Amino acid sequence: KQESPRTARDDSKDLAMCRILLAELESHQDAGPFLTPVNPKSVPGYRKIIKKPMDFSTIRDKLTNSQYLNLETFIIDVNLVFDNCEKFNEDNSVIGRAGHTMRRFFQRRWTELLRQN
Ligand SMILES: Cc1nnc(-c2cnn(C)c2N)n1CCCn1ccnc1
Repeated sequence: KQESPRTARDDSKDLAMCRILLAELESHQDAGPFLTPVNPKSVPGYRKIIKKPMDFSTIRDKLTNSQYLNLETFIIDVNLVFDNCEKFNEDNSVIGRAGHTMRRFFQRRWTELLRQN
């Protein structure tokens, strides 16, 4: 589309896109480690190392309670899940690899959906 850069993008489909993207993340085969909050009592060091915990069920609650202003704030929370995972886990570990796989999947899907929009 040849538009002048000053035109805002059409964000009317953003909420629907967030719902689609979150459903795909939640149902991904490698989603297990990210479905619920990490329990800091059962994971030594987690509370100290990870300043802003985030997981898919928390994102689901925020989406349900209209706490995401736009697609960008939603993408920031999803990437926080993967950034926390990378910080706390070795790349060469089951959870570390799951985080990389899920981040790549999310990156591809939101760019695909944005292009369709
Ligand atoms: C997410 C996430 N990042 N690190 C962990 C974790 C929990 N215990 N240990 C030793 C970690 N490195 N987690 C939560 C992973 C919990 N889980 C759920 C299904 N499979 C793993």
